[in-house]
Amino acid sequence: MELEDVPGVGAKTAESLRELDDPEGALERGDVAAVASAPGISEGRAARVVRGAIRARHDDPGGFLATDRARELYEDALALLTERAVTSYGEKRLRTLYPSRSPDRIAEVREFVDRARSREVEEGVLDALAGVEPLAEPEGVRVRDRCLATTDAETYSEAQELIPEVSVEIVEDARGLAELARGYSTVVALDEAFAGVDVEGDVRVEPNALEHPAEVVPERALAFFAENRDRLEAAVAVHRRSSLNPPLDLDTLEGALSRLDADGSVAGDDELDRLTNAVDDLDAAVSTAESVANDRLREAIQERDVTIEGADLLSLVERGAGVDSLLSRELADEFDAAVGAARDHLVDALDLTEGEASIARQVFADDPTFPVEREEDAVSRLREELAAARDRRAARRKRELAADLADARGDATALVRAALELDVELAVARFCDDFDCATPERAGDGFDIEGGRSPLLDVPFEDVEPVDYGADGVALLSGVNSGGKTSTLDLVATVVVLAHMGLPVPAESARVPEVEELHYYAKSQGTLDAGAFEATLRDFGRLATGASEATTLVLVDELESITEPGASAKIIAGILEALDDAGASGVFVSHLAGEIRDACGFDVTVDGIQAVGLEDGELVVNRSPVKNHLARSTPELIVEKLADGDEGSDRERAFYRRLLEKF
Ligand SMILES: Nc1ncnc2c1ncn2[C@@H]1O[C@H](COP(=O)(O)OP(=O)(O)OP(=O)(O)O)[C@@H](O)[C@H]1O
Repeated sequence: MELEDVPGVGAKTAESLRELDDPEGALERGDVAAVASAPGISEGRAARVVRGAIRARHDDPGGFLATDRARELYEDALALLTERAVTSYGEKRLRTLYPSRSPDRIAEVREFVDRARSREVEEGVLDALAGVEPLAEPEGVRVRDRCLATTDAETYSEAQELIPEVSVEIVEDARGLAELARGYSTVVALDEAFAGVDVEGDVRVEPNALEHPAEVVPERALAFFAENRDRLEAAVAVHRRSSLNPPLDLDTLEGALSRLDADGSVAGDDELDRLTNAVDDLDAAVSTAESVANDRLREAIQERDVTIEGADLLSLVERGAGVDSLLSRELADEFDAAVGAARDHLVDALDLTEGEASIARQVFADDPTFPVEREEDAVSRLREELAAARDRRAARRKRELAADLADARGDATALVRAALELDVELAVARFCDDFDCATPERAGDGFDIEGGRSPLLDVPFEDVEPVDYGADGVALLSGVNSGGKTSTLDLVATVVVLAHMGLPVPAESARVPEVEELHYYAKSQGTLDAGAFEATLRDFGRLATGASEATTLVLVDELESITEPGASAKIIAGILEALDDAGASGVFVSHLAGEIRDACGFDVTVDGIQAVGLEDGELVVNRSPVKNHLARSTPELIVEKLADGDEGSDRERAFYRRLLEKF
């Protein structure tokens, strides 16, 4: 599929999407997070683009949510799903669920839901999910001790593109290589022609290097895994606590990750640690060794009485000999012992091997001096030797670890994706459990809901009273104030929207019609001005005359409030007649149900939410509408209560009875 073929993707968006590694794959997977990482594409837009791609795949023209209130309700239902996701990826991915006209799409989501609800997870999986995020590409990996060299301009650009982590240099000849080798620890020559050249330094002729970038820059794989270590460890934990089948061996991945430091260097290698510490501690250890020797020597000198014959002293002074000669003559053994102790200290403190120890011993010379001092040349030699061994070992371990990890990159990505998908599945599964959802049947013209409980009510879900309601064709819904008429419309709309999203619905059972458009009109806030009234009428004009030719479900809340009560009843009756003619289904909530029925040219069904009585001044309501029953209004109930009650005088009660007769 061409990107431009996706509904809502113009040339500019397509250009942004092409900046992604695999835009088609991201759309195919519904990976909103990846799409949103394209330049200039917000998360909301990414979700729309992905939904567009799904629609294109299922040949779904869209437009199910035909009114503002229908869209609002979808957003509210979606929020109940997204708030159950742990990861921000899961949240975004859930936004790709939308009410669709396409049976294929609905079947696809239903399959997903079945899978989601059958997942077995252990405790702690949600905690583990909290650490999972899509893998990130490490930025700015630069390797400065290596360079690539070529004589060829084309190879030069290719190398720059394939291995941006190292410098690429143009050279004329072997002399150029030799010059580079003085500035870099390793030079990788890319031209065959250099084979066999003899230049000093670490110059490797590797004409195939560009085919194996990971070998030239093991840092690339290491930086990727180091950057993503926490996410990968979290994804491993998610797999361990769920029935997900991991794409790689979890122990092996964890083992490799434990050998990696946060900065991409190799951790947990004793020999490398020994060499690193030896280089770092060298100066301090030499100083301590000097002190060890000098303390011993000082002590020995203090304890000794040196007797020297006059002739000897004279000869020493005449030769200009210093106290050193005296030391070697009189305290040779003590000096040897002191230097020996210094050498032993150095070897022990730095934990040196036999070979290293032989250089370390040269740090303290055999010739007696006081105070004993280090031989700087020997210290430098030891430092160079240790540092070179450290670097060799680090490079080798890096290459080995990178080789292990580079091949695991694809599987590691799949591991994280699977964990993120599990988050999406678990959010849906928990939504279904939290709201006791059942899979709806999609059949017939009307709808029928048993034990439906709206999760969008302003009361805690456990306090929501179950509602049974069904309607075929168009029906009027009457009822007392605050009886639950609007809530019933919300319930019907929620069930219909969720069912068309492919999701289970919050009811014991439900049958919904296969509709192409949901037109839900919320109660308007007060009487509309002439212009707004006209616009609303036009809406209904289009709807009632079937301009869209789609199968529709129409839910309307107190349309009478758009204009004066007298005119309203007539207008609503006319609209109902036209919808009935067009074979549409719908429910109109109204306080004027009786008047509308009287004005209607056909036998419109009137259902009613009944008050079963008044308790402490509060209405007690049966939330399930009674079929074919015009509910009595709240004022009527109150007048009846006053007429039947024993408060007030007989004349007052007679007055209430008179009022009651008016109903
Ligand atoms: N099924 C239910 N279970 C529990 N409480 C409910 C239920 N339905 C409605 N309610 C409560 O009743 C309140 C009023 O409901 P709603 O607004 O739907 O009534 P209404 O009949 O449309 O009122 P009005 O005639 O004033 O427009 C809700 O805010 C909710 O608190």
